[in-house]
Amino acid sequence: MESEEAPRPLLEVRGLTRRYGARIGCAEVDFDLWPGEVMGIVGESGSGKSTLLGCLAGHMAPDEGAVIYDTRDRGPVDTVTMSEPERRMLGRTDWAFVHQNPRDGLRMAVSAGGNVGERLMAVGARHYGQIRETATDWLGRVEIAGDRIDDRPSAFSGGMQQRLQIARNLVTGPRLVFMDEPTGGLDVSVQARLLDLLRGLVREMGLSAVIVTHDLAVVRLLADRLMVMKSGRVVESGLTDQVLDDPQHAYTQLLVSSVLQV
Ligand SMILES: Nc1ncnc2c1ncn2[C@@H]1O[C@H](COP(=O)(O)OP(=O)(O)OP(=O)(O)O)[C@@H](O)[C@H]1O
Repeated sequence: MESEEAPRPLLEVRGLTRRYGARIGCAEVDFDLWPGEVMGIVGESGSGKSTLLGCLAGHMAPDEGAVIYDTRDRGPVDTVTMSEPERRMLGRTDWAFVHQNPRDGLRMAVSAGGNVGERLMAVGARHYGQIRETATDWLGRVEIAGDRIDDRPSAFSGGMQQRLQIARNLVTGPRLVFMDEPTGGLDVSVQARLLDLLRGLVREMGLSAVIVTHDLAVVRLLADRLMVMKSGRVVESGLTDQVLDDPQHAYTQLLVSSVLQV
């Protein structure tokens, strides 16, 4: 008898649609995300990337569709219809969300160590010494010197703030990370370093991720698969290298030839 369960996607997205009045935010989006896989979502401004990410992460209710997540304890559950407390709990434990602007993902009046430690406490850690030790370890993993642990994020550069936001998000060992333009607004050299760091962490931790970006260099480096959005719909999807090297849809061809890149 076969005792092992068949592998199944971590996330199954079906017919996801969100309108703003008569305007389409995103429409009929379908995809599976497998454990350890990174999905990139690209498209020009207004193509529906943020709307889709918001619906996936439970920040926004879709009008139609399902976002089925393979929970640790109950197996696949539609997060669209789950209760708000349940969704919040997922957001604190199994899921993480990295905002484009670190200010949206950090508590600016709390020390760097506090920003990381607070997340551990939210999932039940109580031992002060251990929390500080783990926080120090995580600051090191995102290349922030241990002697900055008591500094507030407002004293950090943009790149450091973003790395701190990543540490705060990953310290609890999530399985799925949503990222909204994680390198947006940073200098090119800072972006490269951050991308390297993210790639290392994603691989090391075997993370699954959904990354929204308009920067094709970001998906080239981080994403296994790619979805290209236009006017709220997915117009092309596939393995990242395949889509970027041999785009089939005219819109993707424009994107790749950088005509549409912002
Ligand atoms: N709060 C809102 N009210 C009305 N329409 C909205 C709202 N938010 C987004 N839209 C519309 O939904 C569509 C998709 O927008 P969305 O912000 O998801 O795109 P995007 O690809 O993330 O763009 P950007 O890269 O500029 O953030 C656009 O037509 C936009 O005008």
